[in-house]
Amino acid sequence: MANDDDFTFCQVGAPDNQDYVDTQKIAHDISEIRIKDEPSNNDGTSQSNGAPWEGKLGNITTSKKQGTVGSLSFTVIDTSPGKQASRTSGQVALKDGGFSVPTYQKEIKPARKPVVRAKVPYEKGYSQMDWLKLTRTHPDLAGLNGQSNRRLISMDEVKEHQNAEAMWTVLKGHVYNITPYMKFHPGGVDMLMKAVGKDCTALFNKYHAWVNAEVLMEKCLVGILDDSK
Ligand code: HEM
Repeated sequence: MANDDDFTFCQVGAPDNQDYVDTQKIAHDISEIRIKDEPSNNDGTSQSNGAPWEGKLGNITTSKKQGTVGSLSFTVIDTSPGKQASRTSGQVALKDGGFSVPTYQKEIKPARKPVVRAKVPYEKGYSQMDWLKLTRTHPDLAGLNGQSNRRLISMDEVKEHQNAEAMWTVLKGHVYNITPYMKFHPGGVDMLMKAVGKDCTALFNKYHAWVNAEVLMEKCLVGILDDSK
């Protein structure tokens, strides 16, 4: 085979030379472990008076704190951007030889006032299932009388339809006749009456942005809002 030469062999195991150190033997010789952070200079010598990054780096202020736990010593370098003295002071603390991680005060935003849910019990024969049945069986829920429901409708025309036979509303650029839906509305007739003769998109979204009105009200569509006027 032409690729027989592609194999690479390597030696696995301890190298047989003077640099090899018996780790078992070393473990016995250790009496103390000391973690020390002593950053070294470029020339490899250790620096005793502060880390090279201590002080100011652009707009990042750094500070160094040291402590010990038992025989361990450690260094904490705080490089939080735009650090202010009041924010960090006293927050890195050593207690009983222990060490607490800096805790920053959380900004507590005021919670948004929840919208109170006000579903009303439906009358017999006016459940959402009953509405679905009606939309499938009624020949002209929108009251189109043969007109297209793609017609452009002005806001003035919407305002004219505020009577018992036809109550129109605008929702997301679509004009609906909501008269047949009144008693089926889970939020109640009174609530839906607020939508009559106007654009109810904001109110709709306030109470239930998740409701799929396009499907629910499909058969009540009378036209598209002409917002050019
Ligand atoms: C064509 C327009 C609308 C449709 C198709 C519609 C449809 C619905 C539906 C399906 C629910 C039940 C939601 C659920 O169970 O999660 C509902 C509930 C409700 N709707 Fe509407 N709605 C319309 C307009 C409005 C408007 C304009 C208002 C306010 C003025 C309103 C106020 C409510 C309220 C308060 C509830 C009860 C919310 C709740 O569950 O706590 N709705 N509506």
